[in-house]
Amino acid sequence: MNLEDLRRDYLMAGLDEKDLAANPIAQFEIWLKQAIELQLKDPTAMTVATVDASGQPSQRIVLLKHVDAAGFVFFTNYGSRKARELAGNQKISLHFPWHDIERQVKVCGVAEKISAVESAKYFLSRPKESQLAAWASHQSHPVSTRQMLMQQVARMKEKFAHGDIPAPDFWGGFRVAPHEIEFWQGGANRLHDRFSYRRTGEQWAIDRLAP
Ligand SMILES: Cc1cc2nc3c(=O)[nH]c(=O)nc-3n(C[C@H](O)[C@H](O)[C@H](O)COP(=O)(O)O)c2cc1C
Ligand SMILES: Cc1ncc(COP(=O)(O)O)c(C=O)c1O
Repeated sequence: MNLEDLRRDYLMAGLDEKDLAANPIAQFEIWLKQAIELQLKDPTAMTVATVDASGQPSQRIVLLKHVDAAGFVFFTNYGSRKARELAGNQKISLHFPWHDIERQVKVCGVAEKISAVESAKYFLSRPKESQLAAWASHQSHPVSTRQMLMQQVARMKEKFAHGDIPAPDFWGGFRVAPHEIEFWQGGANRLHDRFSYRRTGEQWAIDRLAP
């Protein structure tokens, strides 16, 4: 398979420092809103990179569920590989790959569990079938067959047949407090525009980076 000629040029737009918000969260909200309004598929999907004790990185996609000055929030199983890696090393990187608008955003920061109350509030807003799936899935651990998984779902459905399904204590959110956020806009001939915000106390410093 020859992949060498698979490429395209990025011609949609440029990015200038004068167009950037002073605060990267405000800038992120502008770009995320545009990604949603332009009906990108999975606009909130982000790749999350964590590292294990040996320094081996691993990644997976999760959905961003909240963002504000305090950081970026996603939800997962606290026994999952990502959560176990974060327990040993809170350093994390997030990546939004908005191909259709020739943009990407990278976030580096530190992840912390949110409160059980906050997690329960989000859990209760989810569709019931997804709540049952969270109860049934020992995320990231081997499961012998799909049938075993479905049996576990059926057991949970029976157990929680009446009333609200409570949030499992092994499931909840992480908030990523960022210290670096980069905005990338594709440019012609690989001469892209990149701006990196770095936290300097209460303020943010902005550097244009070479593409
Ligand atoms: C579009 C998309 C969204 C996903 N959203 C989540 C999510 O919000 N939370 C989650 O735990 N897993 C989500 N997943 C599944 C994860 O990618 C991953 O398989 C799972 O969290 C286990 O990862 P780990 O074993 O590295 O911990 C999503 C997958 C895709 C493709
Ligand atoms: C395992 C898992 N957990 C959580 C989510 C996030 O879904 P929701 O928007 O229902 O919270 C997803 C989305 O794909 C997922 O696959």
